[in-house]
Amino acid sequence: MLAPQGGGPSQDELKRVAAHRAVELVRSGMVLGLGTGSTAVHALDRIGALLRTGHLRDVVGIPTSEWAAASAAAAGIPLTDLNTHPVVDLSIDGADEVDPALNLVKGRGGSLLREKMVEGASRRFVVIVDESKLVPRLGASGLAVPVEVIPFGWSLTLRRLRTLFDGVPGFNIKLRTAATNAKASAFDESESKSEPFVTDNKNYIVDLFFEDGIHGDLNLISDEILRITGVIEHGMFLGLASSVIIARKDGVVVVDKAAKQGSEEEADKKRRDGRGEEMRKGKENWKEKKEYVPRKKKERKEKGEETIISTLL
Ligand SMILES: O=C(CO)[C@H](O)[C@H](O)COP(=O)(O)O
Repeated sequence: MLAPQGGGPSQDELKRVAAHRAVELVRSGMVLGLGTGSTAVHALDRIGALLRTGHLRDVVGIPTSEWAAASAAAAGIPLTDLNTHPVVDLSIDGADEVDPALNLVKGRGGSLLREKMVEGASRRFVVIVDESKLVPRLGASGLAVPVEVIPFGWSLTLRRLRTLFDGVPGFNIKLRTAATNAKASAFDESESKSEPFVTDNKNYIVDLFFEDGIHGDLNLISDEILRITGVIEHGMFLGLASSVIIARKDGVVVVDKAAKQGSEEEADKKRRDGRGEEMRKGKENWKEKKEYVPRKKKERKEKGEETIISTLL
């Protein structure tokens, strides 16, 4: 836990505030997606406490990792799985990065595959973060963008991933090791001789690092990564978050994808209306030109130029 800075709330307190706000959305009878990490644990504890006091009833949770399963069980949340409940009412989870379009990087804790499966099956996916997770573009924190790969031939898969980002300035790539701090920086080679980090699915993680974040079409980049044989999943969560709850030192901000899309559609409409107005003006200009052309043509004909043009044609 971080010590409070300048008398304000600590980072862990901010995580707790975001988590508790998200848990206000939980209703009795819901199937929940249970997140992984130091922010999500506050949500698990809170749900457990509300179940114990009887404020919530008949809630079941699908853990996004072995860690989440153990933490949820310790908190007293009954567990289920995606096979029994393929539709999840609400998932609550942390993130490593959030961009302005609410795309995420997840998986620095190594649970990206199960997280993406559970959160992708959710009617609503609420992300809980403190303000340190906000980035102008994915990868811009300079920390890992994880890719889960099968252990068989992992170094070939790593080479193919490296080739994909060949020429990107400040790009680096590393196999995550058991000794690697999950939030590792790109250039720490000290633990390069230790054993690979193994996920809950018995796979490895290759971490991608971008000095200035990922530029370009994220969906296209996602497709290119997933097309490499040996890659199972990556930690970019594109368009999956329904809302992001951001705990800041000066208060909580909730950003809703629907509201954001609404305002973007509004802005788009304004742009289209603007273009419509331009087109209308353009048509008027064009009409003016049309009227203008015959006059010119008439003048040219009178001057004898028209014949020359026709001959040239
Ligand atoms: O994706 C994750 C684990 O795979 C976590 O949600 C992410 O790493 C955020 O963790 P924390 O809340 O501890 O910062």
